[in-house]
Amino acid sequence: METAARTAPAAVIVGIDGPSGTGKSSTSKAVAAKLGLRYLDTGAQYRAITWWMLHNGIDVNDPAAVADAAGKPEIVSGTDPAAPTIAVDGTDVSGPIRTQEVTSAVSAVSAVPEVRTRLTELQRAIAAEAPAGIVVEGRDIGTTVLPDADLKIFLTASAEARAARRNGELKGKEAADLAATQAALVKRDAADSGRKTSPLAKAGDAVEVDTTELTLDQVVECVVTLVEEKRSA
Ligand SMILES: Nc1ncnc2c1ncn2[C@@H]1O[C@H](COP(=O)(O)OP(=O)(O)O)[C@@H](O)[C@H]1O
Ligand SMILES: Nc1ccn([C@@H]2O[C@H](COP(=O)(O)OP(=O)(O)O)[C@@H](O)[C@H]2O)c(=O)n1
Repeated sequence: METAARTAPAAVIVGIDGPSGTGKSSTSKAVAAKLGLRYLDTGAQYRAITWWMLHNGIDVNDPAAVADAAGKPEIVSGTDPAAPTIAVDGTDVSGPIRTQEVTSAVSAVSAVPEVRTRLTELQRAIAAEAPAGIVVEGRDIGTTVLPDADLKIFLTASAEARAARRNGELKGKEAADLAATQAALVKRDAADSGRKTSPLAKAGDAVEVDTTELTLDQVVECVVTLVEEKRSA
């Protein structure tokens, strides 16, 4: 007969939230890969629905129009941390969702309650299906999407460090002025933190990690250790 010691460990659910450029995507992917978990980028889903609205001529500043259309696009996320994917109505949108046009429109679309309800349901379904568990990153994972997650992390970093990281990514693609990047980040954070429906916020039981002075490897190590501590508790 199987003993309890031989059964597979229960699926582990990790939620990682925080403002833009704090390292959520890089950390979540690396932690998931190290621990054999799935990975879900909920920001990519909000970007995908925003891309669809823009592509279909919906006025993203008209919440009623966005709400009416919120149920129409089919969003599919691939959760392999080595090769995450995002598709809308069968089209791979991993490139188009990263444009400036989508980045500037996403906070308005993600503030619409009908959009959030739709994506929150999808995110919960994906998390429930992950065989060994999943790392889910976003803005409201610990507070709203997965309030019973085994581990909640809230990443922070100074606005200067976050802007410098974002500019590092853009190098060679778009000429970016550091002050302009920082201003755009701060503006998006304010919109995400100030909206009525599930704003960007730290859950009361989340562990806050300031990544300003840490390397990515140090942050990953810190989160992996916290997951292992939870698993062995
Ligand atoms: N601790 C860190 N130190 C330096 N650079 C980092 C760190 N964490 C992430 N980065 C880099 O900063 C950029 C933004 O990270 P990302 O994971 O996309 O953040 P987020 O998902 O929170 O927006 C990426 O280029 C990433 O490689
Ligand atoms: N769980 C989430 C994730 C993202 N979002 C929205 O989606 C936008 C893009 O998220 P992202 O994670 O791709 O942003 P970056 O931090 O990568 O710039 C955010 O600015 C939020 O407006 C959200 O409202 N809730």
